Amino acid sequence: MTRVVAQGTFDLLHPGHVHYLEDAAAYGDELHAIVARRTNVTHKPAPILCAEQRRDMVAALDAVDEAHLGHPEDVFVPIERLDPDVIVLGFDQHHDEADIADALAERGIDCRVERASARDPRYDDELLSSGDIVDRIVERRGPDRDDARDGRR
Ligand SMILES: Cc1cc2nc3c(=O)[nH]c(=O)nc-3n(C[C@H](O)[C@H](O)[C@H](O)COP(=O)(O)O)c2cc1C
Ligand SMILES: Nc1ncnc2c1ncn2[C@@H]1O[C@H](COP(=O)(O)OP(=O)(O)OP(=O)(O)O)[C@@H](O)[C@H]1O
Repeated sequence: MTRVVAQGTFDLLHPGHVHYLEDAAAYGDELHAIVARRTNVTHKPAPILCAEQRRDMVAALDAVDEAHLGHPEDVFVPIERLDPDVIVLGFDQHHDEADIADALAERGIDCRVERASARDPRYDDELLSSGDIVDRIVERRGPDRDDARDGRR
C-alpha cells in the first residue's frame, strides 16, 4: 500500500486544487492531505476560512482518502505519524524538493519527494488561485462595489 501525502492552504477550493490532489493521488494507493494552519501560512495573506472548514472541503474530494489539520508548530509531526512513501509538492509550492528530502533523511523517514503538474485555465474567466478569487470578491463586493447587495448579508 503506497501512502502519498499532499499539503497546502486550500482556502477557497478551485480546479487547480482538484488537479493537484488527483495528480498526487496517482503516485500511490492512499492520499492524505495536510491542511496548513493559518499561523504557518506566512508567505502570502492568511486564509479567509478556518482550518477545520478547509480540511472538511479537502476531505470531501474523491481523490483524497483522509485530510488532516496540520501541526501548529512542527510540519514534520504529521509526516512522522503518517510515514508516507511519497510526498507530492504542488507545482508552484514554495518548498525545495532537496530540502524536504534532507529533512526526511535526518528524521530517518524513507519517503521520496515528487512535484505535481500545473492545471492551466480551460475557460477565459477561470480562476485557479484562491488569492485571485478573493481579489475578485473584493472588486465586485467590496466597499465601493458596483453590484451592491443592499440589506443582504
Ligand atoms: C511535507 C510538508 C508537511 C507540512 N505539514 C504541515 C503541518 O503539519 N502544519 C501546517 O500548518 N502546515 C504544514 N505544511 C504546509 C506548510 O505549512 C505551508 O504553509 C504550505 O505548504 C502552504 O503551501 P501553499 O502556499 O501551496 O498553500 C506542510 C508542508 C509540507 C511540504
Ligand atoms: N492551477 C493549479 N494547478 C495545479 N496545482 C495547483 C494550482 N493552484 C494551486 N495548486 C496547488 O494546490 C496546493 C495548494 O495551493 P494553495 O492552497 O496555496 O492555493 P492557491 O490557489 O495556489 O493559493 P494562492 O494562489 O492564493 O497562493 C499547492 O500545492 C498548489 O501548487
